[in-house]
Amino acid sequence: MSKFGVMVMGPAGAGKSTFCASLITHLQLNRRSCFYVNLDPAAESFEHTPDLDIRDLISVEDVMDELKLGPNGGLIYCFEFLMENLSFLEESLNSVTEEYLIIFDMPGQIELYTHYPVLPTLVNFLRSPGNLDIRLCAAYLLESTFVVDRAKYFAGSLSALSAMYMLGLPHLNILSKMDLVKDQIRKKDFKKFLVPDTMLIEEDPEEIAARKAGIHYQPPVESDDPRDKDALMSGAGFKRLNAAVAQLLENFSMVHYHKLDCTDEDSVGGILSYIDECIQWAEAQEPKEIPDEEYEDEE
Ligand SMILES: Nc1nc2c(ncn2[C@@H]2O[C@H](COP(=O)(O)OP(=O)(O)OP(=O)(O)O)[C@@H](O)[C@H]2O)c(=O)[nH]1
Ligand SMILES: [Mg+2]
Repeated sequence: MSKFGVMVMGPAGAGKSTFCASLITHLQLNRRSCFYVNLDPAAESFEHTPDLDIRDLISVEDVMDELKLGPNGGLIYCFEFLMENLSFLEESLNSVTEEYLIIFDMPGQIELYTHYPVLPTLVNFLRSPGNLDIRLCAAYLLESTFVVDRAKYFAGSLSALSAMYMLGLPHLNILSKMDLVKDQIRKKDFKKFLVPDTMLIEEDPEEIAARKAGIHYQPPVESDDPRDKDALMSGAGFKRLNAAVAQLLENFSMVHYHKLDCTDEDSVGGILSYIDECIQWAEAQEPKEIPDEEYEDEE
């Protein structure tokens, strides 16, 4: 019996837990079953109570108190502890059947997705036919407001690429919180952000804004002098670095984004259809009989 799941990942505050909550509401409205797993040991509250919660095994707060670790060290300790106690996941997930979508709500510490080896081990355990045998995909969220600052947008895209390579899962990249930008950027203009492209780095958003407002634009003086603090974030060296990152992303051409607005049910449903396609959920479902009472109601 196969199991199906999505791991919701991305940097801190990207909207992961909000997306999990909207996805659960959408699944419930469409009479689909889901199993919500919180894997963030520092999480505080949830719209939907998790069916399985890492905090019942270990919480960052306890680790910080007892081992005198900071929040990031505490999180890493919690994940290492989880790896030593995988039976905690196995016991609950073993009985989940194929009609369920298992939703893993992940923490926002970026090191988990870039270089720390604990997630690949967890993913292997969840997918391995000898263990839980979950058909898993990744939903990597990045805030759509990042597109306004090209350096942030490309750095975020690089972290998405890194997660793709590190985990080797079918991967969906998602620009979240679209409601925050839809009044500022027209739909037509937003299209270019769905695939990172070197042309975007050539554009200076401040210059475009000034041009639109009919104001004369004076570009910042470029300098490579390491003693000049401003030069680090706006100088020629920084521009060259961003151009190189943009070129790298374009060369790999593996990152492209889907848009998500959690305030719009159709948008959440759209992302769910991509998830279903990635893990081929529909193919594994048995045709369902309509229970008698429901059939009578419709008449
Ligand atoms: N406007 C808007 N705000 C959102 C959306 N999704 C999340 N937020 C807000 O963004 C903030 C962070 O959302 P969370 O869902 O907690 O983000 P997260 O990625 O789970 O955060 P961590 O678990 O701390 O990494 C909250 O204040 C949310 O209300 C969205 O689609 N639109
Ligand atoms: Mg969260």
